Amino acid sequence: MSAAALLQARGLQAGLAAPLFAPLDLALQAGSVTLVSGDNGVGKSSLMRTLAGEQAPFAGTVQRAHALRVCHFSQHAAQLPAGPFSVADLLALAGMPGLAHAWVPDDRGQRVDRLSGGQRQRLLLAMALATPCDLLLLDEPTQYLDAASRHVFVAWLTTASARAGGPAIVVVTHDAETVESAHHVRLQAIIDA
Ligand SMILES: Nc1ncnc2c1ncn2[C@@H]1O[C@H](COP(=O)(O)OP(=O)(O)OP(=O)(O)O)[C@@H](O)[C@H]1O
Repeated sequence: MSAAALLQARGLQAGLAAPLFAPLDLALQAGSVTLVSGDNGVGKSSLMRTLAGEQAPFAGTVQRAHALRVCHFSQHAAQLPAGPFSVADLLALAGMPGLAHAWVPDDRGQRVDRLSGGQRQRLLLAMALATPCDLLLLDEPTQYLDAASRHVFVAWLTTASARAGGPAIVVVTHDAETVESAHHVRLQAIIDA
């Protein structure tokens, strides 16, 4: 593994029955921001699951630094099971009862399953961004967010990309082209001969 890489992928292809995209090489350093794009169905979420270690690679290798702490905010994170959980319950369960963020609803007694899709996405995203980790995987974090909230997220990412020693961040999004220091990866679909 190259010096200081938290995760290194070589010839990586994700997929269950068949490879979804052309082989990919990645070396994710602390403090780096990588933006992943590609057509619908090309395998962006599958790549994120594979980087997280939740799905085995179809081909190639993924090497993670010892004891790497991974936080994976998946595309369907906002679809929580229905139940009488309040915002305060959820924060307590996540070990961050005092989380202070503009995206945490003022009324912490509200049921999470009664928040709007965007409110829930913002709450869960605020929690993900506050989770101590070495590799932060964010899969379409800006879906459901209004323009102002997308702007807040992109500003956060811009700051994160300029900060040395933070987590390696990988984001599937169409909203962050303005993050100049980010590394861009566009997944290329496998074309059947
Ligand atoms: N659990 C699963 N079982 C079988 N096939 C799956 C599963 N999850 C995803 N796939 C298939 O893998 C392919 C890639 O899906 P994936 O969600 O990774 O793509 P994506 O690039 O994230 O798509 P989108 O832009 O629509 O979110 C799709 O053809 C999908 O049907």
